[in-house]
Amino acid sequence: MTTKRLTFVTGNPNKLLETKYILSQGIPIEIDSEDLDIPELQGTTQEIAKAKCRRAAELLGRACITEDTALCYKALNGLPGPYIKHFMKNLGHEGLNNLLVGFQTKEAYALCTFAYSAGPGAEPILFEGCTDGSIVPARGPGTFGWDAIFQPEGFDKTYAEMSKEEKNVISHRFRALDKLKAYLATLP
Ligand SMILES: O=c1nc[nH]c2c1ncn2[C@H]1C[C@H](O)[C@@H](COP(=O)(O)OP(=O)(O)OP(=O)(O)O)O1
Ligand SMILES: [Mg+2]
Repeated sequence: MTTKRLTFVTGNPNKLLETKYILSQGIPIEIDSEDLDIPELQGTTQEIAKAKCRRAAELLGRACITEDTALCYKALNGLPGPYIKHFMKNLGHEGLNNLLVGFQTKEAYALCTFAYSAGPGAEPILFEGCTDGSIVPARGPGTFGWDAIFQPEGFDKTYAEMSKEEKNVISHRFRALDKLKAYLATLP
């Protein structure tokens, strides 16, 4: 099998690292990246993901993938969801915990949506991965987003306390990439 090349349009170096690591475990593929400034619309995660990928392929002029991560609180009917970046920036880990004061359930799920477009004008295809867990007071390094406050179900560690080998076989991103990998393998 020849090595495929694909551009990941993202401004997030941690996403890129994890994606390269996870994909390197599976199929022969080389990922390069472009940090293009693409507006993210309001709407459902799926609408946001498709619009971002459509625009990325137009700007790039060739096939690409993009990714959107949502953190969805069950008590808040799925919010902050795709708007987690702004919540995180303005509230921090403590504020993200405080949003749940007064609610019984601290359950949440991390949702990763990869989008693939074959090129300008080609409708993006979505690949979703979800990991259930709960929101906890921060533990572990604050290196990557909300990793320190998300404890996946069945584990006593937060994402931030896990090694990359641990996180990258149970994460929302791993689960979405598993589906993307299977799709990429079918392309010529
Ligand atoms: O596994 C993760 N563990 C912890 N935090 C995470 C993870 N994955 C994304 N995140 C953070 C980054 C950003 O604050 C928000 C998603 O926003 P999102 O728009 O998808 O990412 P971004 O703007 O950083 O990069 P991009 O250029 O690909 O849109 O959640
Ligand atoms: Mg973004």
